[in-house]
Amino acid sequence: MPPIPSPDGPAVVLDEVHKAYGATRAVDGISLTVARGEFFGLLGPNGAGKTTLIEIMEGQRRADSGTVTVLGEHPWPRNTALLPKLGVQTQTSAFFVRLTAREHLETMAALYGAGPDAAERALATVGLTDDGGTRVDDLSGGRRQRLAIASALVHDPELIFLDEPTAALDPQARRDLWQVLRDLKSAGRTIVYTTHHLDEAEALCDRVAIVVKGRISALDSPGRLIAAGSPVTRLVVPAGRLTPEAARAIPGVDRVGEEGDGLVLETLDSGPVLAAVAELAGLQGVQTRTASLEDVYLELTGTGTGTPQP
Ligand SMILES: Nc1ncnc2c1ncn2[C@@H]1O[C@H](COP(=O)(O)OP(=O)(O)OP(=O)(O)O)[C@@H](O)[C@H]1O
Repeated sequence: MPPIPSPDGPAVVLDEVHKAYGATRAVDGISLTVARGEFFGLLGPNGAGKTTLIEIMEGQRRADSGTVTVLGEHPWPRNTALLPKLGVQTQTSAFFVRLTAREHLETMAALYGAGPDAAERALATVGLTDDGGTRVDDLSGGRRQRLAIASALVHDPELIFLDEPTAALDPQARRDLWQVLRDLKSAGRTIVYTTHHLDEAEALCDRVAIVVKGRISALDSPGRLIAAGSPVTRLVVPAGRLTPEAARAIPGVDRVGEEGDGLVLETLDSGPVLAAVAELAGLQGVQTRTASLEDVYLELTGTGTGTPQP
């Protein structure tokens, strides 16, 4: 048995973790460390193994092999000493729907043995104080999602696992939730987070691991991943202004693709290409995009962007 790190060591240490379901290698040799206070993102396509990995960290699933250390302890076999230190986002289907939001949280707090003001504090943290008296059934999707996060926080855990908390939220609700998550980080919580929204990961996460087929393809801060990725600039020219042939003929254009109705010109030398586009098609409505985490992600997961043609 490897030595257990001290309680003020990293929040999570995974070493060569494997988990298969029959012939499916859901987690295929993952090693990573999450520091205390870190906002750590797990990204990857559907079926990449993110939920399985989170469940292993939470102690809900047993790894086939490898070592899992969470807050200095082994989460499996089910470690009851660890549970109060972990915040696990409740699925909205697990709510006490006939209760009000406040009563739901008071019930959760009582189950955890949290203090009398825990429910009110959790409501305030996620900006739900004014909805405390609303029945869970009557809350909007965005507010239910906040309640799910409040349920994960009510007992003041050290480490919070959030699995796609902003899925199914409208853009405004998503942005509002970002602020809640930023505040949690500022308060020193460690957050392990999965999302399919790359902009979200770029905006929130200190580091992200991009998981593909149960393995880590890349692990670093979004900024460093972007800097190390493609230095390509994309110019998006509205439809009907430039033919693909004319675009390909511009010196410095490496690839031309289509996106919606427009043309996407990829270049390593955007200045002269922009000047040529200005001359041929005018610049009105032309957009310039430098690399984002999404580009790095698409590159690593092999899903490609637009339909570039050489
Ligand atoms: N209980 C299970 N029994 C059998 N196969 C499973 C089980 N849970 C997950 N899998 C399979 O393991 C692989 C990884 O699934 P997992 O849910 O961990 O991926 P994910 O990255 O969280 O995907 P998503 O983004 O869709 O939630 C998939 O091929 C999935 O079908």
